[in-house]
Amino acid sequence: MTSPATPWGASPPDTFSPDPELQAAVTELGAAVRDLLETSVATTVAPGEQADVAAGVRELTARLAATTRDRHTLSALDDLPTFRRTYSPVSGVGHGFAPPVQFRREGDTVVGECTLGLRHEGPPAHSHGGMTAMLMDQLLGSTAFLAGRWGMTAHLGLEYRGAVPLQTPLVLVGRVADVSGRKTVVTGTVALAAEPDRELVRGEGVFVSPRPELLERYFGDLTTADGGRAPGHAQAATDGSTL
Ligand SMILES: CCCCCCCCCCCCCC(=O)SCCNC(=O)CCNC(=O)[C@H](O)C(C)(C)COP(=O)(O)OP(=O)(O)OC[C@H]1O[C@@H](n2cnc3c(N)ncnc32)[C@H](O)[C@@H]1OP(=O)(O)O
Repeated sequence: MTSPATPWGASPPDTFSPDPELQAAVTELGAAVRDLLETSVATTVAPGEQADVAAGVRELTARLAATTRDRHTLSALDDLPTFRRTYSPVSGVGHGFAPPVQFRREGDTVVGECTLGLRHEGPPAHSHGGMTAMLMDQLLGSTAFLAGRWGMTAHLGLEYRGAVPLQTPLVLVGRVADVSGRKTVVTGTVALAAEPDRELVRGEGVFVSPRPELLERYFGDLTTADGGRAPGHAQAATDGSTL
């Protein structure tokens, strides 16, 4: 596999060094919110207790709302060239909904492990099909990225061959099937970690590195956390054609 390349340039992950105190605090808050979300859909405590907790949560939310970023501002922990995304709803350690899944290269595949919770429930005791699609999208996109390709999801197809149980370790495996021009075709599977050869979900995605004018339209307004101009504007976007 070649080095990851994005429209924002290619840089090895270790050149980005976020504030460790902020990283630790965001990771801890993400974990705490994850526990809260999971427990909030599992709890059977009395209505009065739930109402009290809701009031307490609203107070905490007001404290966090004292300063916030808007959608055009990157988190101080995020880096576009290396695709560090702290608040991804699939892989972000700062996101309470995320399992979160961490992906790694293994030979010519990309592998991730996770366990879904009650907050991801669709049919009772099993994953929501949309949640599984989200896992698959991130798996396939990460597989393209870690193979040195970058693209937005142009097509995502899934076959649900078996229901995905909650609270059970899962293994996700992706591999690049084809590359041509700005297009990367990736396939992937979700299975039980205990039965990795029995596919529960099979997916295929087409990831396309957008043409420069689309990149400018989507990401041209981005700024970094300190108000600087984020990479990703028209002149950098032309790098996309080299993918
Ligand atoms: C360390 C960990 C790493 C983590 C990494 C994190 C990874 C992140 C993971 C995140 C995961 C989540 C990711 C997300 O959630 S991305 C969010 C969801 N996706 C979108 O919002 C994308 C919306 N669509 C678009 O913006 C445009 O349509 C795009 C940009 C996709 C293409 O518009 P553009 O104008 O630029 O393209 P083109 O028309 O010149 O076509 C170019 C080529 O592409 C081929 N084509 C186009 N469409 C399709 C299609 N549907 N099937 C098959 N092929 C298609 C086309 O035939 C042509 O091929 P060829 O004729 O040249 O052969």
